[in-house]
Amino acid sequence: MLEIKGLTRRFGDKTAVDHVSFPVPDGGLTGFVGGNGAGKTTTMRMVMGVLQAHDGEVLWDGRPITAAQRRRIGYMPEERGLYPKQAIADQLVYLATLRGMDPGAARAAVMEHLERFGLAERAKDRVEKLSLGNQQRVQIIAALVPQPDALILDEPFSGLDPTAVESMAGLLREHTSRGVPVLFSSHQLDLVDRLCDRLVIMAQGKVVTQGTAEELRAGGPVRYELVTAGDAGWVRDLPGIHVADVDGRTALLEVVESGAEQRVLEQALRRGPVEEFRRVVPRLSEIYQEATS
Ligand SMILES: Nc1ncnc2c1ncn2[C@@H]1O[C@H](COP(=O)(O)OP(=O)(O)OP(=O)(O)O)[C@@H](O)[C@H]1O
Repeated sequence: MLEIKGLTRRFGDKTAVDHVSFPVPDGGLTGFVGGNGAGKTTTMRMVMGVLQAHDGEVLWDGRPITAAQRRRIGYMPEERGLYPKQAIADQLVYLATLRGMDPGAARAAVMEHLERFGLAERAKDRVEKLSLGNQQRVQIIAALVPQPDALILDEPFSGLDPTAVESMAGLLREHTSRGVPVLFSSHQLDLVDRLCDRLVIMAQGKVVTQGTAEELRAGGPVRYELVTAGDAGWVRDLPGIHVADVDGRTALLEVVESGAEQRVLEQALRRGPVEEFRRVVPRLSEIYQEATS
């Protein structure tokens, strides 16, 4: 397991990453989210050792990570680093051999990945001839081909079309199912919500919340939606709840006092037919807004 413990980095008198700690469990997808400048890239760079930490450490199976272990991590940096003039397949094979792969095995794996991303026919094209989205696919393939022990991916989904997003998600799942820990940053909250086993939310250099999506949701407000046959404005007078919104026959309620939702339902039934009464699960975007505000 990969574990980040107390990582800290300053730039001048600004602390960009401030004692950041979180695990990246084996076989799980960990989503790393936070606004622009929150400190995600700086954290990932420290994990990879391309930027020195001023405090804290990166652990691999409970011990400080070694250079050899870091070389076994597939890293997709924020600054994409492909050679524009070289043919796509040759470049991917070359990069894989630098990571210790046998050239024959590397070429077979490269062709398989290009096929899956719909790029097999472009194998001999120079990288610069590809659209930005396709260059992004090639960059991702470069990180995945050597069957790394872990994956650290800085915004791997940005710029990908929906089909490529699904191919990419499927590929990452293949890596987690062989036990690999995967950390990726993203601004696409719905995607993170759908894909991730765990989430780490950062704001202004600090981790503001982390856990599984269920854990984060359980920590959010308990909300119910009530739809009645008549106007639902009467809910405003009930104790033990906060009325988040009333729109004609529909009311959105936040339970302040445990059990108050049962009284709401009783009252509603006394007043007439209840068309709907359901627990509203907060969306990740709401949890994110709350954690970072
Ligand atoms: N080399 C650097 N020199 C000075 N400041 C830096 C450097 N790298 C990052 N920073 C600052 O550190 C803070 C965190 O930046 P970082 O790139 O880690 O954020 P991020 O969460 O990845 O943002 P984004 O989502 O926009 O990529 C920002 O205020 C940024 O300006």
